[in-house]
Amino acid sequence: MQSFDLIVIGTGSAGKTVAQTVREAGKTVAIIDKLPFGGTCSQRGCDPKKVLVGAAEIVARSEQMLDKGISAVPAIDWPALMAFKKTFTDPIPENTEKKFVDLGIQSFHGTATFLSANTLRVGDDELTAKQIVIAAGAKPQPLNIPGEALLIDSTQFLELPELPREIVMVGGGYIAFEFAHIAARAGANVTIVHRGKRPLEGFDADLVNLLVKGVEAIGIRIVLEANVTRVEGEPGDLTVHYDRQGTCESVAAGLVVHAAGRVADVAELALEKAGVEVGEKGVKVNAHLQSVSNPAVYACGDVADKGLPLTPMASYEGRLVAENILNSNRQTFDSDPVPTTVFTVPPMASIGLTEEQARKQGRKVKVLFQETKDWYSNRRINEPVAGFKTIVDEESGQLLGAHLLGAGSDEVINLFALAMKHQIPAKALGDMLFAYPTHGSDLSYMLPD
Ligand SMILES: Cc1cc2nc3c(=O)[nH]c(=O)nc-3n(C[C@H](O)[C@H](O)[C@H](O)COP(=O)(O)OP(=O)(O)OC[C@H]3O[C@@H](n4cnc5c(N)ncnc54)[C@H](O)[C@@H]3O)c2cc1C
Ligand SMILES: NC(=O)c1ccc[n+]([C@@H]2O[C@H](COP(=O)([O-])OP(=O)(O)OC[C@H]3O[C@@H](n4cnc5c(N)ncnc54)[C@H](O)[C@@H]3O)[C@@H](O)[C@H]2O)c1
Repeated sequence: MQSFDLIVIGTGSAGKTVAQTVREAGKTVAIIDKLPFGGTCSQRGCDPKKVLVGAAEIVARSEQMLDKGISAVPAIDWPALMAFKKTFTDPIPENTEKKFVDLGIQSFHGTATFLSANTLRVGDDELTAKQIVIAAGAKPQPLNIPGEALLIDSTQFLELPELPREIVMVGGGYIAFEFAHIAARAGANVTIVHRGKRPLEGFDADLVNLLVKGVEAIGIRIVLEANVTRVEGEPGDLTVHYDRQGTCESVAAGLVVHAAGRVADVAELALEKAGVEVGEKGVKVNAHLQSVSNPAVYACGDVADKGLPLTPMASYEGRLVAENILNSNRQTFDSDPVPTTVFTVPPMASIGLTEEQARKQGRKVKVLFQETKDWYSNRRINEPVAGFKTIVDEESGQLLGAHLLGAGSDEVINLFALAMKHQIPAKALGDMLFAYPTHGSDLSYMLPD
């Protein structure tokens, strides 16, 4: 049995933050991962995805400007793009592990399984520690439908050697919309089959409607209120069956992608042996991100039932857990509003309350909503869809939410995040002098006088 001050399960944004911070404070630390070190964001999520989005943006921008000074639309060379993507992802495991070695963190490769409240098995090794952090992330949620094994997940999509012509996305959230844009700009016909009344349910309904117009204009088909019931066929020649308001319909595809949500990756951890309670949304934690049922265990990132499953949140939670381990639970979870972007082309970004949420809370709000494709900054690039919505508290003048669609939204949303964190009144934000002409300089027109 090897003994440490701390064992961390998972080497992603959450796990590595905890391990490095606690080690730098002089504690003995072990870290475990069943996959190549580095986690989802850098190898199978945000970063490789955005490399592909970069190519899709070039195609989209050229199409928009065709006959407006641009004479041809470039084509995506998928294998070459994947090779470029690999220059980002391939070095991650070695670089991550080297950093651990340099810091004196002991690495273990394999699946961690609890044996008791503070012992674990990884392969032939048994490890024990005063504290254990579960930072095991999330995995695609099981669909429990016949033919489930015929679907590929987001990791496999990001590694496709070639892109089939007909693709179906099961689900209508972030992954479906981002991958649909990448695939469509690379020449595929894409259908999104989503069970809800509207896609991207967490986002502002008016902006989603605008985005959907743009999505459909580039030939992506969206089927709503459609519950996928079965997938059949052979790889490369598949049929997706779905139930749409009582009627059975189907669509053929060369590739079917799981984009139907992710759940905490806890199945292999044997949490019952450690007395760690887990609910539908992951490991149950208190405000210190400590297990509600085993004080030796903390959880952070996608695996924890707290905060949005996004990278900035995983890093924040990792820092918080490290602080609490080192300084006896002095920090409590108190996250600022987190900006988030769907990296469609153009992107849609959001922070804080939606109009619907603000009204449900009974707030007196001033809401500005406008389509902005005719604004100079969008007309200059012939952006086909763009808009914004801001929600300001009438009494305090503070921003409650901002929702943006169009080029630059993914960056401009960070200005709103800064204002909301530091409680800069909407009026003061609107009075700021921003460099012109930029998407940021549009901001003053997005806020009430
Ligand atoms: C396709 C995709 C695109 C995304 N794009 C964005 C984006 O643009 N922006 C954004 O903010 N977020 C994005 N996300 C979400 C983001 O990637 C996650 O929120 C973030 O990576 C979570 O970090 P984590 O440390 O909690 O988990 P992870 O990075 O998933 O790390 C968990 C690690 O634990 C390991 N593990 C699990 N169980 C065990 C076990 N029993 N034993 C040993 N090891 C184990 C796993 O192998 C994994 O490496 C995206 C996600 C996906 C899937
Ligand atoms: N840009 C980003 O920040 C980004 C990008 C990708 C993923 N992510 C993270 O990863 C998580 C998972 O992404 P996702 O797109 O898989 O999930 P999601 O939760 O965003 O969307 C999945 C959607 O699929 C629908 N669905 C579920 N089962 C279905 C079925 N059988 N048939 C049809 N529709 C079904 C759900 O109603 C849901 O709205 C996100 O919640 C997010 O936290 C973030």
